[in-house]
Parts: sequence; C-alpha cells; structure tokens
Amino acid sequence: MSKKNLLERLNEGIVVGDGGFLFSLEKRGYVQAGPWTPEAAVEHPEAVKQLHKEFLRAGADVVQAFTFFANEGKISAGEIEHSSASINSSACKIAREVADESGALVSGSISQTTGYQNGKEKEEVQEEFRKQLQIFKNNDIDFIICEYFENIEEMEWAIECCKKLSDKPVASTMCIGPKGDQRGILPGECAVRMSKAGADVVGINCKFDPFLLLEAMEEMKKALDEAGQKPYLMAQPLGFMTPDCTANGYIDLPEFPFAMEPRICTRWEIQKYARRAYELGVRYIGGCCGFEPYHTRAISEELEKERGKACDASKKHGSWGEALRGSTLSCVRKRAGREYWENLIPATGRPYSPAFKKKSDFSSKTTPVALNEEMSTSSYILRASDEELTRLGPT
Ligand SMILES: N[C@@H](CCSCCCCC(=O)O)C(=O)O
Ligand SMILES: [Zn+2]
Repeated sequence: MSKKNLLERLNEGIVVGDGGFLFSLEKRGYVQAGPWTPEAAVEHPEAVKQLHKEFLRAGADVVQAFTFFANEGKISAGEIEHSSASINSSACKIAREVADESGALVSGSISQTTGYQNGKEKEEVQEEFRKQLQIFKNNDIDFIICEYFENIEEMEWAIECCKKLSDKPVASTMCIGPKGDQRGILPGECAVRMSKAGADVVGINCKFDPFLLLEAMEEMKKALDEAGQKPYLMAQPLGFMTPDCTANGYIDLPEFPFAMEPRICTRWEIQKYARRAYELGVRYIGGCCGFEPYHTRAISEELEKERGKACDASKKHGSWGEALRGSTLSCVRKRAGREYWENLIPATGRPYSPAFKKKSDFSSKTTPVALNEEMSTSSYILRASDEELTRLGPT
C-alpha cells in the first residue's frame, strides 16, 4: 500500500516535524556557526543519519533532508570543498535511507538566499532555487519546505519555483514574529500571500520562542480565515525562550549563538507549546534551532492521544516524569508526576542571570517586541509584566 503523502496525513490529523539540525550538529562539532552550512551531509553522513534516527525515535513523522542553506550562493561563499549539488544529493540520500526504515516522509528544504539580500534580480535568485529543487526531484523527495525567509517577496519567488518545477506539496515558513517581515509586512499578510502563491502549508519557523511564534501564528490564522484561504498551519519555533527579543528574534540577543543554554526550553514548556499549537489549529508541529530530540518527544507525548500512538523514545520516559517513582531517593520519587513539573519555575543556576536582557544590550535599535513599552524602558528588565506572565504561563 502506498505511503500517505503530507496532505493526506495533515487531513487526518497531526504531523510532527523534526528539530534543529544546524544547532544540534554545531554542538557536536560537525557544523560551523556563522556560515551555518550543511556540508556535514558529505563530510560526516553518519552524524547526520544518527540525528535523523534520534528525531524519528522521538516521534517525528518527517525526515527533513539536511539541505538548509545548501544553495550555491551560501556554499560558494564558504571555504567548503564540496559542491552545492553534492551536499544536496547526499543529504537527500541519507534522509531517504533513514525515512524508509520507518515510513516517515522526506522533505527537501530551500531557504532565503544571499543573492536576494544583495539585491539580485528575481530570475537570478530563482535560478538558485531551481538548482536545489532539481536535485530534490531527482531524489524523489516527498514534499518541499521553503523555510527561513525574512522577506515575503523572496518567499513568493521560491513558492513560484516549487509550483513550476514540482507537483509535490509545498510547505512555507517565514522566520518572522508578531512585527512581521524585514519590510514590516505583518504575519497575516505574509500568510495570505504564501497561500495565494500556492503553498499548501504555511507558517513560521525559527527566530522566536514557541509562545511568541504562536502569537504571530494567531495573526496568520485570523488573516487566512478573513481571506477565505485554507492552507494547513505549520509551526517550527526555537527550542529557546526569547520573550525579550527584538523584531529580529534570537539573532539580536547578545547570547546568540554561543550562550543560549540558559534559555533552553524545558520538555514541559514544549508540551505546553504543543497543546497551544494544536488548539490554535496548527497541524504540522515541529521545532527549529535549539530543538533536540527530547523536545520532539515532548510534542509526541503531549499529543499522544490525538495521534493515537506513542513514540519509541517514550519507552525510556514516563509521562510527566512518572518513571521517577522508580528512584531509590525519596525526594526524587516525590517529583514524579504532572503536578510537580507543570508548576516548577526552573532556576538558571547563575546568580547574575537576568530574566531579560537590558535594553542597551541589544545590537539593533528596535525595542524588544515581546514586552510592553514601560517594561522596555527600565534599565534592567527584571521581571515579566503581568501580561507576559499570563501569556507565558506559570512556568
Ligand atoms: N532546518 C534548519 C533550519 C535552520 S534555521 C536558521 C539558522 C541560521 C541562523 C543564522 O543565519 O545565523 C535546521 O534544522 O537547522
Ligand atoms: Zn532555526
């Protein structure tokens, strides 16, 4: 029996996405921060393969081939001995090999280009997309993701290429928050334009924490409903908390990229995100930078009933920490269960770690989007406003 495609699966329910490959592999020494290019698909295929397997074990329904930023502009700009074509081809083959072991879907991903950032014409920018898309076609990937676009115009160019070159489903996610794209085009208009350009699935990935991202997704849903557009909704947020970021998301935080650890989401925050995303009507629920396999497991566990299945990695993890009842330590046994973990506000362990960044810590001049004005004028933003606390929930 043939495998159900992306749209058939979304029509039936939830598709769990995988997580952040660049950040995960950078920590393991296979990706260089800065260029953030995926030559590891050729240099260390076993590392890429292992990470795919771990996300699948954690419940991912999709193997996103490691082709992000593998366009010619990015690859030729780096000191990389491998061609864009060889990286894309190797990434697709690794993804297919792993996916076929479990019936998961394989996606290829294209992303924004330096060409567009440098003002190149539409035809030149689209030629970069076409080269990657042709390799995806040669490898018969199951669907295409256009991800991490800061400008809706370039996203529309990318979707146009996908629709011309391929009959596969197209998912498109901008990397924007509540303030919209780099030209200030708001999330709602971006969503409608992605849908009208032909994307079957629209949403947001990266740059913002799960809760800020869902705020922007709410705007998308409202605008799509008003415009009578009915694409599926997709969310792949950061696995970091960034309520104090600017309109440019985590990139502007002084901690990016090598001191994000105090901001890592707990598995319980991800369960809260997965529930809110599902209740909002998002049906492709995954993660991006900072998302490790245990975060994906948290999505799987929160939505286990809705999905009608548990993930393999849950065999080593009792729901809401129930497995702690097996601890020899009575103080740990007491922490088994939802009541404890859902209400814990975790400390960072760093006495001087502020809850939020000082306004002067930001490289860009834009004030933090997540906080209301009176909060962002204080020298130290030591606590969230009441509205922030209710929005972020008790944890
Ligand atoms: N599918 C990709 C998405 C990466 S999101 C973008 C990270 C680049 C940050 C930068 O440009 O500095 C992944 O899993 O890593
Ligand atoms: Zn990302």
